[in-house]
Amino acid sequence: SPLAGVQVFNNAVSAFSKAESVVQQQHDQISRLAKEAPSEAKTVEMQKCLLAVSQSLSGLIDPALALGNAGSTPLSKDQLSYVPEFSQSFLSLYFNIEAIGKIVTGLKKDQLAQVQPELELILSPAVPLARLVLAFINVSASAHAEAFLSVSHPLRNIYALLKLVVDLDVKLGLEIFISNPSPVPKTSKPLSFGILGAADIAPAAIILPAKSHPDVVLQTVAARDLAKATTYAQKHGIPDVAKTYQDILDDPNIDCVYIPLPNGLHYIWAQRALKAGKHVLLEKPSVNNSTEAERLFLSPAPGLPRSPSSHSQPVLLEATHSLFHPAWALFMSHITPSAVASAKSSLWVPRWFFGADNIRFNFDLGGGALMDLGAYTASALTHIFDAVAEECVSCETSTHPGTDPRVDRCFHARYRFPNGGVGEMEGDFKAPLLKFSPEIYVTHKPVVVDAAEVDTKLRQGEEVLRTREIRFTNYVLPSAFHSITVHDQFAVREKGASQGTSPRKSWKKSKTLKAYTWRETGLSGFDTQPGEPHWSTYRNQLEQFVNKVRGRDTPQWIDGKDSVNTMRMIDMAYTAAKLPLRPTCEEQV
Ligand SMILES: NC(=O)C1=CN([C@@H]2O[C@H](COP(=O)(O)OP(=O)(O)OC[C@H]3O[C@@H](n4cnc5c(N)ncnc54)[C@H](OP(=O)(O)O)[C@@H]3O)[C@@H](O)[C@H]2O)C=CC1
Ligand SMILES: O=C1OC[C@@H](O)[C@H](O)[C@H]1O
Repeated sequence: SPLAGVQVFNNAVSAFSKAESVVQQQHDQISRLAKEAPSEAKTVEMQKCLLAVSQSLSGLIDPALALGNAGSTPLSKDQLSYVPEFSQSFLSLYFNIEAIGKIVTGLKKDQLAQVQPELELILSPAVPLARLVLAFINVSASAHAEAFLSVSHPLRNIYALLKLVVDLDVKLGLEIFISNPSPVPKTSKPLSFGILGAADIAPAAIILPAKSHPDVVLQTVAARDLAKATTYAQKHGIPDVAKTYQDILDDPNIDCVYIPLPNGLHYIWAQRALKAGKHVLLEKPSVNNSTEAERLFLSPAPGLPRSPSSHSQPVLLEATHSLFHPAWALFMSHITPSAVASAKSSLWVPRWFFGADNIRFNFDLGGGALMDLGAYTASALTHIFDAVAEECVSCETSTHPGTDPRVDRCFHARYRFPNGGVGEMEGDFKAPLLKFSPEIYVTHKPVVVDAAEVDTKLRQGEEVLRTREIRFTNYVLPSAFHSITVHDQFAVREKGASQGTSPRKSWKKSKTLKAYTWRETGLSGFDTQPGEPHWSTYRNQLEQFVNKVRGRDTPQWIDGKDSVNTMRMIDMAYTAAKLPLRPTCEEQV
């Protein structure tokens, strides 16, 4: 919790220093063992060493998570003086993990097989742990961030080793670690934003992105408790505090509001904000169900007053931030929606993230894994198929012990789409550590492609068919790291030949792509879009939101129909799972 304050830094320094010395000792022991002739005793010893390292890394999870959550906690002068020492133990730990990985993967195949599970336990948490530390350092000790960046070297190798051991393919960009862009000077009349609720997500989603947007000032926040809002405002450098959410809506100097309330309150507060003429950035999932979505997005209340800075009706956007990152556009440019045969989107949250008292387990507040994680997995499917599903064929869910039986902890849903393709999605609030990265996997039916594009000469009456598979790793937070792997299989055959006919010629082509900026996508129409490699999904989202409010082009946009489609997918899944839909708000604004 951010309220745990700076203590978290002290805990982390001591935990990393302890882990460093254990891992150093085990590394020495493992190097010695690797030189010995193979024997059962050697294997057992090696397993023990690897487990000791793994145990040490497990001990880092809590302190590192606390660091990651502490966000912008300022460090005292005294603490800052320990940062170089901290960077030493952090880096030494990672160089030793890398070295252990190299030694063990260098063993003969049969010996490696015997210690592989233990090795996975070391390599898999290494990257997420590093990310948490870097997130903290970037914000709270940014002057020292450079020193920590040398970790990118062992991390790249750790990824390569993971690929070798568990066939997990991730392409890493160094720039990913700079998540705290410098503040920029503001325009003469920037858009003034207010936040409804002192929510956990707001620093990442709006407070930090606003600092580097010249046309945005984060002016005010309200919480149900004034003291909480005041502390929050001080911590995040927000100039004003409003007594109530409604006070923000009544303030004529506020142009836009960000609504990070529990899902069950999204509909009513979005309606109130629109009525007050505010532009609305509304957290996902947009509302509680598709009835609310249709009312909110498809039948806007008539006669809404104009916002002072807008040229038309207020803007309303569901904050599906991941769809605003250049990587999403690059991924979609490799999809042919009409030819998608199957698509599966997954998203997991490690089990320690949310306790049973979290809003996500509260039915009345719109809780449930399908609501929360499903907002990403379902919207991804509707974009990939460019359609909403015709039917949810099946949906299995489970609940978390001691929580409301109407609230799903995890789900696995299958859909039929209008083109005959099959969509699948799964998510879990209580996933094991190793299931970390969100992923999308898409297969296509064969499509005819231009022979010149694939550098092939055709004979009379022939055509080239391409059958494509794509995997997008970390589609939810691609700014942290991502990879898009495209596998194409080509076949030259007689036009119209039946599927079983052998091709005259066939070949395969694979590529792994990434895009942290619009320029890197190489896509036309996006080249004038600003962006830095370290821009988060939220920063990219804010850019487009402001463009829309200002009446400028928005090359990347999610309209109300998309949000309605997502809620239709979620409703269908709940119905198939025989769980009730979250309640519809009947209050009139
Ligand atoms: N885009 C993204 O990446 C993410 C989006 N989200 C979305 O943001 C929203 C908030 O999530 P998160 O920040 O994790 O949640 P929090 O619990 O931290 O924030 C919810 C906010 O709602 C306010 N609130 C108002 N009424 C209630 C009530 N009856 N019970 C509880 N809280 C209430 C809280 O109050 P107060 O007024 O007291 O401050 C609190 O600040 C959700 O819709 C979630 O799906 C969440 C995480 C990531
Ligand atoms: O990005 C996210 O990941 C975890 C979720 O629970 C959260 O609400 C979501 O937006």
